[in-house]
Amino acid sequence: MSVILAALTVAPAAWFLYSRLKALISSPRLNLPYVKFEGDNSRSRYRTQSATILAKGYAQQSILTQIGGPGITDEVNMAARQGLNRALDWTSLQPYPLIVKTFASMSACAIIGPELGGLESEWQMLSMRYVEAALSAPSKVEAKYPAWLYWLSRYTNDGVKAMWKYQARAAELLAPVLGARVAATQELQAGPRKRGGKGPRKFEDGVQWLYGAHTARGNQLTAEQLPRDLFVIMTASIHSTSGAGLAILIDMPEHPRALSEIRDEIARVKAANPTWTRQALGELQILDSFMREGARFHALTQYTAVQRIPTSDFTFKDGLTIPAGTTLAFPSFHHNFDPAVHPQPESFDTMRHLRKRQERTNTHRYHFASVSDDMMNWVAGRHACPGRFFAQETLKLMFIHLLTHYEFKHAEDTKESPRYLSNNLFVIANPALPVLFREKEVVSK
Ligand code: HEM
Repeated sequence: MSVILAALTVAPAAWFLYSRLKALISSPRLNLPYVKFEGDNSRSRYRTQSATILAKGYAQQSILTQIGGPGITDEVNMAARQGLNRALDWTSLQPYPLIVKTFASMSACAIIGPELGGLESEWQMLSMRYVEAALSAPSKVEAKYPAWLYWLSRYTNDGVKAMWKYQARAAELLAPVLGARVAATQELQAGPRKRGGKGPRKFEDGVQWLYGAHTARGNQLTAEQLPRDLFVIMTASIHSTSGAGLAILIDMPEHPRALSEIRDEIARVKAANPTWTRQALGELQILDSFMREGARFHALTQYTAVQRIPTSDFTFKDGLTIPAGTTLAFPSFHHNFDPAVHPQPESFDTMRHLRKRQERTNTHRYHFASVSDDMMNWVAGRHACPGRFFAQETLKLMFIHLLTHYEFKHAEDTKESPRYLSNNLFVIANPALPVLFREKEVVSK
């Protein structure tokens, strides 16, 4: 009897233990590198110096740090130069299309590598058309079909059909790119192992990173899946970053003193750094502070930094219940203009964020790309924008080129034109506003 009793007690416990162990062994785990301090790696350092190790960890793990990585800076920089190069003498331009094209080309270089980059490349055309269709097709499908018939749109709706077509062609273009990453990884794994089982990777770009991320989860990244992943990144990044670029361009002529300080800073940092590495870009602190102040004033996400829908009823501690399915939006605006958070919030203070960095001795906060409690523009937590550092670096590279080679100003007759527009849930820089450009060499001729 006691044997049966013991078996009845032990069996469920053993089964429970076995199932937990099995789940632990078989569940896919991310293969993230262990980041530690150089030299003294004692506990006490983690108590006070974690920020530095977080920054270091980020630098090791993100695809978006590839700017400044070996071989990529030149190409990304080149893309900025090619995209923005024009011989101009106070010519009026609507700069938005140019910024979009330049950013798309820079991200193609950093994410796919230089193989498919280039301003007029087929990849460029496909990705931009895909994003266009992806942004316009869903509302048309929603208006025309009941939810249970959405699947039909793939065969009947022009926008959705185009998305599938671009995806299929992109898969053909990307197959050799992916093949090269797979072969290089296998070669690395077969070769003599260094640094605890890992040698230097041949490719440092987004495709390599996606390949690693899929493999770590036990999935095989196929040439069909790759464009889907890349197009999601492009859809999230192209217009958000280009819009931020246009906003900075529109703000700059309104602040000539800051503009001249930024130009001096670029020259100073350039003189000390032969290449625009990530670190060198980080030294452009006045430019950074200017960019962040613009984002405080009129971020894309000024009205709705965070949108969420609870999937089940949620009750706060004070009893407030948000029913499932309610759409919630947290506006940035009130936070960005709260005098308790930003003293004298109505003033466009170009040095505000640089001062904060200096005063509060935390150099990792208050950057353009920082997630911090004084701004919600990038959201926070696990869904905070993962591309914010990439946006920061690409925008800086663009403005280095623009400010080094061009002067720009607003035309007299556009003084009254709106600089910013409310567009549904977003605030956007006015894409129809022309800006006057003059090439600097033209001045000295
Ligand atoms: C100035 C430019 C940008 C702005 C203002 C911006 C803003 C945002 C915001 C506010 C979110 C959070 C949305 C939410 O959870 O409610 C987000 C998410 C995201 N962003 Fe960005 N973004 C920018 C550039 C980029 C770039 C360059 C990339 C990629 C290269 C990117 C990729 C993504 C992705 C993949 C997500 C979804 C993250 C998740 O849900 O976990 N973004 N972005």
